[in-house]
Amino acid sequence: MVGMGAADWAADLWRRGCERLATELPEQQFNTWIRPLPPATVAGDSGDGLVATLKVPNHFKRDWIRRQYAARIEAILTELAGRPTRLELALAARDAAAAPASVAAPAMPQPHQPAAPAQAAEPSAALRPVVNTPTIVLPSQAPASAKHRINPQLTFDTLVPGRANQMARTAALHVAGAPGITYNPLFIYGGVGLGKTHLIHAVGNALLKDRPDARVLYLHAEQFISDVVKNYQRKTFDELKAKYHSLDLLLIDDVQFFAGKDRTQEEFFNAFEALLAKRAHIIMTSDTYPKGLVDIDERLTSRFDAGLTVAIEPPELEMRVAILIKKADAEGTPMPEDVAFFIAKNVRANVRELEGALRKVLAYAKFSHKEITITLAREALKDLLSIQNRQIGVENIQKTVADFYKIKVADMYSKKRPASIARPRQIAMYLAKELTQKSLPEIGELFGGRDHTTVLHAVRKIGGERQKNSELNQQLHVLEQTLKG
Ligand SMILES: Nc1ncnc2c1ncn2[C@@H]1O[C@H](COP(=O)(O)OP(=O)(O)OP(=O)(O)O)[C@@H](O)[C@H]1O
Repeated sequence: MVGMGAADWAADLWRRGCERLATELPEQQFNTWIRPLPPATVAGDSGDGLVATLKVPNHFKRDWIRRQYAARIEAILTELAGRPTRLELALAARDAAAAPASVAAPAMPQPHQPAAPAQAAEPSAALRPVVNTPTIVLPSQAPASAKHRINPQLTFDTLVPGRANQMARTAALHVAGAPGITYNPLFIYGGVGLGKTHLIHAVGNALLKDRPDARVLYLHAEQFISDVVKNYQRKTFDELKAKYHSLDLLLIDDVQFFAGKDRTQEEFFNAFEALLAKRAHIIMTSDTYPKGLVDIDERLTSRFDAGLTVAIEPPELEMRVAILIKKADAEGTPMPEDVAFFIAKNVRANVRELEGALRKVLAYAKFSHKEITITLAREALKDLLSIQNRQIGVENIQKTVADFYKIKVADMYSKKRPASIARPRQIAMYLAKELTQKSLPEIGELFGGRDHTTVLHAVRKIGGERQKNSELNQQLHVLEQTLKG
C-alpha cells in the first residue's frame, strides 16, 4: 500500500471486494445490484474496525442489498482489509449535497488506515440551483434546466389516465381546483419513471392557468438541500425563508433525498409549517410511502402522511398501449394498435422506458422510410428484445423469487403447502407467465409437474391482488426489474 492515498486504498478495497463478489454471484445479479454502485467509502470506526459506506440509489435497492448481500460483503471486506469491517448502506443524495450541519465528522483513521474522502462542504456547481432569487417560477421563465422549473408540456392533458394513476390523478386534479383546502399535503409515491414528476407539474400548470399570479415553485429535493447548504454557509437563512415561506404552491420531487440531512429537514419542517399555516399547498413525491422513508425525522414523516398519501403504480398493459398511441399521435406519426400492443407487451418496466422504445421505433421508421408494423418494431427493438429473451427463463425466475423470499429453490418444485412457501411459488408462477413465452402447462411442468389450472389460479390470484395491494405490487416491480437486468 506504500504510496497509496486513503481514498485510493478504499477504492482498491472495494474493487477487490467486487471482483470477489463477481465470482460468487450469478452474473446477472452482480450486474443488477453490485456493479452500478459507486465505490464504497471507508473510515475507521471508534474501535479497531472499519466502516464501509455504500451509497444506494433508493429504498428498495437498499433493502434488497441489505437482505441479500450485506453479510457477504462484510465478510469479504473484513477478509480483504484484515480488520472487522461493518457495512453501512446510505441512501444516495448525489454526493456533494450533504448539508454541513448534519455531517458528523467520521472517526479519524490512523495514518496507516484508510480514510473516507473529505465531504464536500459546498454543493458542486452542477447541483446549485439555477435561480436563487425569490421565487415565483412561471413557465415563461423556464430556463435550460427543466428539472427545476415548471415544464409547460407536463399537463393533465398530456397525462394518460388509467387504473395505475387513477387515485393520484384524481387527488391532483382536486388540489389544482382548490389548492390549500383539502389533501394538504399531498404525498405521491411510486417507482421510477411512473409519472410522479409529470403529475405535480400538471398541478402547477393548471393552477397557473387559473391564476397566473400564483406563486408556484417546482423543485427537486436536491435543490432544496443545495439551497440550505448555501444559505447555511452565508448565514442567510432569512433569504431561504423568504423564498420558500411565501409560496402558494410548493411542488417538491423525491423527498427521499432528505435522508440523513438533519439541517435540511429542519428547514423543510419550518417551511412546511409556515406554508400549511397560511393555507398554501404542498405536494411531494417520493419512491416510497412516508412511513417507509429512512433517516428522515418522524416529526416530518408523520406530517407528510397527515394530508393524503397516494401511490402511482406501474401501468397495466392497456394503459401502456394508450400511452404509446397518444405519444405517437403527438409526434404526428399514428401508431397501429397491434404495434402498440407488441411494444407494450415487451416494455413493461415504466413509462420512461416505454417512451424510449417508442422513440426508437419512430426513428427507425423515419430513417428506413418504412411503415410502422410489428416486423419493423421487432427490428427496431431487437437489442432490447434479445436481452429480455436471453435473460428471463423460468429457472432464473424461480431462483430470484426464492432468494427474495428466503426460501429454497427446491421449494419451487416441492409439494409443500405452508403459505410461506406456497405464496412465493405462486408469485414465481405469475412472473413466469408474465415474463416468458411459456404456456400454462409448460410452466406447471417446470414447477414440479403441477397442473395448468394450478398455474392459472396463481396467475389470476397474484395478478388480482397486485391491483389492490401496493406492497405486493412494489415487490413484484422490484422482482421484474431485477429479472430484466
Ligand atoms: N400516464 C402518463 N401519460 C403520459 N406520459 C407519462 C405518463 N406517466 C409518465 N409519463 C411520462 O413518462 C416519463 C417519466 O415520467 P416522470 O418523470 O414523471 O416519472 P417519475 O415518476 O417522476 O420518475 P422519477 O422518480 O424517475 O423522477 C415522462 O416523460 C412523463 O411525461
